[in-house]
Order: sequence, then C-alpha cells, then structure tokens
Amino acid sequence: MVLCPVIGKLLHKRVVLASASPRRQEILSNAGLRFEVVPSKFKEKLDKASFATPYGYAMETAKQKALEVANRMHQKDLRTPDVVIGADTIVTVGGLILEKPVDKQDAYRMLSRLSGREHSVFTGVAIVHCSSKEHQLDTRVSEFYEETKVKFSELSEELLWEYIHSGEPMDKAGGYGIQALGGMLVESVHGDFLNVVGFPLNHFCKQLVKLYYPPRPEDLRRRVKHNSIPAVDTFEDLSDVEGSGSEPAQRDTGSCDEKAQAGEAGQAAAEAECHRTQETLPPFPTRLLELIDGFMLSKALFTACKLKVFDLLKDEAPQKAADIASKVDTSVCGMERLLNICAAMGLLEKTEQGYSNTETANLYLASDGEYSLHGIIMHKNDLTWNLFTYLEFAIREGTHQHHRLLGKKVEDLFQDAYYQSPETRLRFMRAMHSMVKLTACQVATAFDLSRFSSACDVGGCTGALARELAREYPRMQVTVFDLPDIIELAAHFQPARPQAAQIHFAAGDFFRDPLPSAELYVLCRILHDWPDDKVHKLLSRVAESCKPGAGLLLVEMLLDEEKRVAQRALMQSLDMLVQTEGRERSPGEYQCLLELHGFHQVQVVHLGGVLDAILATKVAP
Ligand SMILES: Cc1cn([C@H]2C[C@H](O)[C@@H](COP(=O)(O)OP(=O)(O)OP(=O)(O)O)O2)c(=O)[nH]c1=O
Repeated sequence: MVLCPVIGKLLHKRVVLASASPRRQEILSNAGLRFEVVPSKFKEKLDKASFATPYGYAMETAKQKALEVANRMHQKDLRTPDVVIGADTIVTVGGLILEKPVDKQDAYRMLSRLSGREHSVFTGVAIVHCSSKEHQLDTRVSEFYEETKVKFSELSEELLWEYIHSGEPMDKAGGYGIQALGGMLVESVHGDFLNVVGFPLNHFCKQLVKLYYPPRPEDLRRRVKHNSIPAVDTFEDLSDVEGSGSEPAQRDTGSCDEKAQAGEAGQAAAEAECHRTQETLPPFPTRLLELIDGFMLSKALFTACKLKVFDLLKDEAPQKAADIASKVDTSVCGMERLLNICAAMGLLEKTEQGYSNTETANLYLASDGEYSLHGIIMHKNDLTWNLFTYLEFAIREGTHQHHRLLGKKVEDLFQDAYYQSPETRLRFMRAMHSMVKLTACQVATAFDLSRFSSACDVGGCTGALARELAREYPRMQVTVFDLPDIIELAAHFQPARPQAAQIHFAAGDFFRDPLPSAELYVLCRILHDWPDDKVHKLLSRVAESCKPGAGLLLVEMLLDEEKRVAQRALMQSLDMLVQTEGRERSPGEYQCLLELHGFHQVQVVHLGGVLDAILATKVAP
C-alpha cells in the first residue's frame, strides 16, 4: 500500500482530528489513520475582509480550530496530543465566501447563486505538532490549502427547494453535499473530489511527506544526476524504516536509499529489505477493527441508557462516577468504565469535576426529550440484540427468529412477538414513535400535500406522523388507524393541542376491517414488515378505498437500486429478515408495486435520515 509509509509516520502518535465533520473522519480513517476526534469550539467568525484571499481565510480558520483543541487538551491536563489536524471548507463564487447556511432561505440564496455557474471550493488544512515543555504548550503549525472547481447545472427553483427540504444542505459549506444528493446538481469537477467533501487527502499526504521526509542535500544532488530519488511532492516511492525518527522535518536515518548505498555486497539485501518493508506492511485495518468491536459500543450505549445515566445527568452539574454508581445502584468500577467509554464516544463530557451530558445526550439519550431515541434504543437492547444472536440461523433459514427467542412457534408475528403484553406493546410503540418523530417533519414537507383535505395513516401507531401532517396542513383531518390494543395505548402519546382537533384515532385491522375513507392514505414503516402476498393484499385494499386522484404516501427507508451503498437501509433489511417477514425495497421496486395497484405519477424524495418518502396518485382503472 503506497500510502503506508507516510500515514505510518502518524501511527504511533496521539493524533487528534479537531473536527466534527463526519466526512473528514471517514476520509481519514479510510486512509488508515488512527486518531481521536475532538471537535473544535473555535467560532468561525474571523473577519473575512481582512484576508487577501479566500484560502488565507480558510487556512487561518483551520489553524484556529486546531489550536483551540490543542490548547484545551493541554490545559485540561489531558495528555497533550502529538498532532492536531484542523480543516475548514468554504465555497467561493463571484468574490463571495459561502460557509454553512444558517437556515433554509440562506441555503436557497447560496444555491441559486451557484446555479449554472462554476465556483471554487477551498479547504484550508492545518497540521499542528504539539509538545509540552515545562507545562507550556509548544506548537509548530504547517498549513496548506487545496482548490477544486465545481460547476452546477442550471437549477430550477422547484428543484432547489426539493433539495433544501431534504435537509442535506444545512451542515455543508455552500449548502450542498457533492457526495450525496447534491452530486446530482453538479455538471463538472476539476480537481480533488475529496477536497470538496471536506478533506484534501492527496495534498495532506504530500504535506506529510514534506514534513517527515524533507529532501537531503545529497538527495537533491543525486536527483539532478540520476533522477532516481522520489520527489518530495509524491508519496508513492517512499518506504518507512523501523525505529526511524518520528519527528517531522528531521531526516530519518537509515533510509532505504542509504542502505542501498551501503556497498555492492549489501545492495541486494538492502533492496530486498526495502521491498519487504513496503510490501509486508499492510494498511492498518482501522475500519475493520471498528466493525469487529462495534457491537460493544452499541451495547455500552444501550446499557448507559437502560441504567438511565443520561437521565440522571440531564442538564445537571458534572457528577463523579461513584455518585452516579450509587444513584443507579451499580458497582463503581463498572460504572467508571462505562462512563469513560461513553465519554470517548462523545456522549458524555469528562472533566475534573466529573461526567456531564453532551448536547447529543441531553437531546437524544435522556428518556424524556421531545426527540428522545430512548424508545428505539430500548427496543434494540431488549429485543433486536437478542434476536441478532440468531443471525446465523436467520441467514441459513431465511426466516425471522422470534420462535427461538420465545421458545415456541409464532403464529401471528405481531400478536405473539411484539404485542404479547402491554409492556412489550408499549416498548414497541415507544420505539416506533421515536423513529418516526425524528423524520416526521421532513416527511410531512417532502411533497405539497395541501390538495388533500383528509388523510388516513394506516397502522399509524402513536400518531407521530399524523401530528406533523396536521401541523403542516391545518385544513387536513387525519385518522390514525391501528389495532384496538394500540389505539388503547396511543393515549400515552396524545398529540398536543392545537393539532388534537384535527386528529382522530380509529381501531381496526388493516387486513380485515374497512379502511376509513380519506383522500390521502399513508403507509409509514408498514410494507417492510410483511411478506409479498400480504403487501399485495394491503395495497389492493388501499387501492379499493381510493377514488381516482387520491394519494398514497409511502414512508420507508429506501435501498439503492444496486443494493450496494445505502448502508443503513441495507442493514435494516437484514434486521427485517431477523425480526419480521418483510424487507426493504428500492424506489424502482416500490414503483413496480404501486403501478401494479393502479398508483402512478410516482415521486420519490430521499430524506437522508431514517425514512424516505414516495408519493403516488391513484388513477382510474
Ligand atoms: C461543498 C461541500 C461541503 N461539505 C462539508 C465539509 C465540511 O464538513 C462542511 C464545511 O464546514 P466546515 O466548517 O469546514 O466543517 P464542519 O463544521 O463540518 O466541521 P468542523 O468545523 O468541526 O471541522 O461542509 C460536504 O460534505 N460536501 C460538499 O460537497
């Protein structure tokens, strides 16, 4: 692996990426770099006018991001990192610098500026080497930037809004993500693609080469004579040497080149060793190790949730491990380890005063927040986790595994497995509620549904989506139709006023009872539970209830057509195998299903979260 020698220089150092950008994390870990992530708290508010060039601004911001992290880690008496990497990506068009949009209108302004034009994407990168001398932090900064030119097609207002409503633009410079839906807006790219995504990996490696392998005077002389020394602006021909100096800008001793010079007798052996070092040093399998141990991280998160650690710390001052342990009745040594890994995962903050919740934990992990994911986490902990221990059986047999878990034959999946007691039913409802709530707002606005004055959410469970539809369309009456046992418990999740007046709950079985009449039917996370024959049965029942012009809104997580890249949906399809009789599908597969049942004008919106949306219209037979 040609990149190894240079990335290898950082493998034994404490490297910190001072960035919250998931793209940067992915690019660097895919390159085999091992690092911790400590997002920078530096406010990106430098005076742009004081910079002669846009890239000067990006490099300075990158530097300040990295220095803020280096200083914070040093001051907090954490071990001073060896290297901190900071980056800042900006988009420039017509002399303007565009950063991340502050709201949808801002995103619209940015994207309409980019429509039909070429713009530049600059990423400034700072590599800060740190050392601590007599408790003083000493830093050496190396900076560079990369420019990529991107040209957008002419984009209609409608398309721009559709893209903005996908939610994708909001955390990205210039308001688009070339690596996802935003790629569809792009006509051409000149330069490093990864630079647009947030990190110019190629230039970064070259910079490391400059830092760690500066040319020796004799190299330069020989290069002129024989042209045989790897140029410093390429990292392809470099080899690494055991025990070589790891400080940047210091010539390593005992390099392969020197060994090859050691005399004719030793030359062949030296060359063989050079070769062997390069070929036998495989890339460090960072991603693989993450996958191997990923289940432990999930379980640590589940356990902290189950023990209500995040509830205890919600909006509270930091607490010591011993206090937390005594409040939730666990061992101190166990709790301390759990808290430490939660802090390393970015779920808790650890300071000298103790542990406190991060914003993510307050928002999503405490059980009482509006957007709490506690319900789905408990479902995964108490049910999915156990079912997945039978994954091998599920793969061999091609069926769900509830019978193994329950120790009995399952006749009716939902009644026997999910709704067997009020507790399991409520746990399931909480899980569905938290997942739907997360995306319900985007689902409700994915299409203009204002032409429908009534909707029926078939299998609408707690009414989470109904509530968003009612909020978005004040003239729409929404019926939530579900089994009597579910409707009975839906009171736990009753919509807050004023939408309550628009929402009605009706009890029934969507395979047997007449469906409430409506102009728009909604099937949210329903079809993926059932085998094909039942999917057809349900769609034909919905189709029979529809007048021409009526709509069907399908809300599911969509696979890509090749079933190759949509990792979350692919994983959920595996989950559906283990716990249901259904599967996830691609937009094309849904379109075929819908057309078979007389639904046409199929529109698809990828929402980039946990659910996507498809709208189709019933046509006269
Ligand atoms: C143009 C473009 C930007 N981006 C992203 C890269 C960056 O994450 C983001 C630009 O914002 P930045 O401020 O550079 O980075 P960040 O806020 O995401 O993370 P941090 O400040 O902690 O380092 O936009 C894409 O993902 N795709 C694109 O096509």
